[in-house]
Amino acid sequence: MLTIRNATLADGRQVDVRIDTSAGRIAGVGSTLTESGDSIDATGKLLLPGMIDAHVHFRQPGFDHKETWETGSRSAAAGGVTTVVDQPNTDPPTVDGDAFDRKADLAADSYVDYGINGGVTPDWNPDELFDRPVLALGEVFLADSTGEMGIEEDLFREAVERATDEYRVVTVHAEDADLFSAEARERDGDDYDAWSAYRTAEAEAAAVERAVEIGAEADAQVHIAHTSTPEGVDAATAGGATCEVTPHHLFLSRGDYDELGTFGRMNPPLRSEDRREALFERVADGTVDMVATDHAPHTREEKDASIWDAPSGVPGVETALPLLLEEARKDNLTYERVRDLTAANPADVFGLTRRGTVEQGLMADLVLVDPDESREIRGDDLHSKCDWTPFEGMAGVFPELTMVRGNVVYRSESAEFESIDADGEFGEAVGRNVRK
Ligand SMILES: NC(=O)N[C@@H](CC(=O)O)C(=O)O
Ligand SMILES: [Zn+2]
Ligand SMILES: [Zn+2]
Repeated sequence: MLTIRNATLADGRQVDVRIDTSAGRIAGVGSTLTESGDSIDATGKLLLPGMIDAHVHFRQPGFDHKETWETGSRSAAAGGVTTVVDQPNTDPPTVDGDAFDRKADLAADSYVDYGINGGVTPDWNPDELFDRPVLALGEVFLADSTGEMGIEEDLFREAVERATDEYRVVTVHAEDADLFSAEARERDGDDYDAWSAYRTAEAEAAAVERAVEIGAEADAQVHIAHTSTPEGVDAATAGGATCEVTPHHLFLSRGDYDELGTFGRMNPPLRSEDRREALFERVADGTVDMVATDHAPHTREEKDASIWDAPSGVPGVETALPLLLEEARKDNLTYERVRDLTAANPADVFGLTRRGTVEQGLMADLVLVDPDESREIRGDDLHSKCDWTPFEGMAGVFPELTMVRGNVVYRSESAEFESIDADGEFGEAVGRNVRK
C-alpha cells in the first residue's frame, strides 16, 4: 500500500489517496484514511488522473531515428501522460496482422500504457487487425500527410462500416485535398505562411462534414483528429462526432512562422490568430472533447528544408499537460476542464472504463504537480529524441511524479519522498496494451 496524503484534486477536494501498488489500482479516496505502508506528502500539490493522449506517432517500426517507444514514452511520462494511442503511419504501416504484431513487440519498451490503432489503406487486412487488440481505427487519412496514407471515400465508407461492426471508434484525419489552394502552391519555398494558405480552413471543414455524414449513415462512432478551426469543431459536434484539438493549434498561429519557419509546418496547418482564439474558447467551454498532441517528431535536419519539402509534424507529448496547467494557473481554464480534456473524456470516448479519473477501484494512473511551479519550456530539457519544440520559451507547469498503475515511472528532481527509494528520474518501463 502507498498513501498520497493531503493532495488537492481538480475539483478542489483535499484527500488522501490510497494505492494498492500490487494491483495497480486506487484502493481508496477519502479524508481520513489510516496510513499503512509508504506515503507521499502532497500538501499543496495537485493530484490529477494521468493524461490519456489519444494521438501520438512514436515512429517504430521504421523511423527509429525520429523516435522510439522508449524515448517517446519517457517524454510522455515526464509530461504526465500515462496512456498514449499510437497511429499507424509507421513502416510497415499498421494495416495487417504482421505489422500490428511487430509494433506490439516494440511497444513492450514503453514506460506508459498504450493503445495501438489500426490503419486503413487499399491493402489493409481488417480480419487480421480485428483479431488483435487494436484500440481504434485511425488515424484514417482522408488526405495525404506524413506516410502518404490518404484514401478514397469508398474505402473510408467500408472502414467505417467495419469499425462499427467491431465496436471501434474511427479517428479521422479530415482534410479535403480538392480544396487545397493551387494558387498558394505557387509561392516561394521560404514563404512559410504559404503552407497555411495552401491547406485551407475550408478543406478541413468540408472533410469533417463529409466524414460525419458517412459516419452517421453507418451509425459509427467518428472521432475527428486534430481539428484546427472553429468551423471544423462545429461541424464535428453538429454531426455527433467527437473531436480533439492539439496544443499547437491552441497556442500557436500563423504569426509564429516568423520564428518557427518550417518547424511550424504540420497538418492541418497553423491558422489565423482569430481562429486560434475561437478554438481556445471551444476548448475552454467544453465543446471540444479532448486535447491530444499529435506528437509527430522529425529531426532538425529533416525540418531544415523549404516549406514545400520539409516533413509535416511537431512534437508535443511532454508539453501538453504542462501548457494546459499553465493556463489553469493563469485562470484561463479550470482544473476540472484540464482533467476532463486530458483524461476523463478521452477515457470515455475510447472506452477505457478503468481510467481517466481519481476514483476508488480505477487504475492508479496519477500525476502529482505543484500547480504554482511554472518554468520555461526548453527543447534541451525534454526527453523525446526530437531535440526541439515549437513551444520553446513558453511557460509550463511540469509534473513532479507520474505513476502508471501504481508504479512510479517518472519523478522530477524536486519531488520529495518519504520512504520511497529515489534512484534515478525514471522508474521501469511498465507499459501495457490497454485493450488487452
Ligand atoms: N500532423 C502531421 O503533420 N504529421 C503527422 C501525421 C498526421 O497526423 O497527419 C506525422 O506522422 O508526421
Ligand atoms: Zn493527421
Ligand atoms: Zn497524427
